Amino acid sequence: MPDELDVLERHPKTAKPGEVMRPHNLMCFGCGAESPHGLQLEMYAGEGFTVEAKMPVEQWMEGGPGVIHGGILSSALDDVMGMTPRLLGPPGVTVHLQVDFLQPIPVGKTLHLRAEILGRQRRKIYTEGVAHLGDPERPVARANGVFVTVDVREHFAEHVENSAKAAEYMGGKPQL
Ligand SMILES: CCCCCCCCCC(=O)SCCNC(=O)CCNC(=O)[C@H](O)C(C)(C)COP(=O)(O)OP(=O)(O)OC[C@H]1O[C@@H](n2cnc3c(N)ncnc32)[C@H](O)[C@@H]1OP(=O)(O)O
Repeated sequence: MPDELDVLERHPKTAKPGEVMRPHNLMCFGCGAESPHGLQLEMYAGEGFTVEAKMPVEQWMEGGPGVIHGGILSSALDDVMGMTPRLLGPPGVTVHLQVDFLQPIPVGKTLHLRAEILGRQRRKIYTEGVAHLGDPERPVARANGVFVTVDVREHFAEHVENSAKAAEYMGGKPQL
């Protein structure tokens, strides 16, 4: 993370601590409520510059026998960290993601996910994510992610018609 950082300020219209945050997109693999094969994470704004979510670790998420697949865990961390830019204003997309897998995560448990903004420099937002199974003192994974803010209408202009919900976005009710 660079030394020279911008001052962080919560956007006046972002969710207040304890409130549910709007999904990135209804079809988002991480948080989209209409993504049929997605994680369907419900995210809550926390205090300061934090976002939290809980995810039941289900059978279909298995990687090694009886434990979560690392890619599913990475996706969940990516998506929770990827919600933090919204606390400041425009959304951001991942440009860098690093995950440390600390402990196997059993199927049947509930994963607690928490992301926090560490700093911002221009469009770059530096974040960390932590996952635990109920005891915050015993993390099972840690992550760092860098997100770059984008103008969603420009950034997704060429791709939105590929979305299963394109008609809705094109019809003037964008969830981007
Ligand atoms: C509705 C919102 C949707 C949000 C969905 C979130 C879902 C969850 C998160 C995701 O999974 S997002 C999906 C995966 N990510 C992508 O598809 C992003 C692909 N990358 C891009 O499209 C472009 O790289 C991007 C638009 C982000 C940036 O290109 P630009 O031409 O606009 O900007 P530029 O390349 O000048 O980079 C802006 C700053 O970011 C920095 N940067 C770019 N890539 C970087 C990198 N990999 N690591 C660190 N910094 C990086 C870059 O150095 C620069 O820093 P400075 O301000 O200091 O000049």
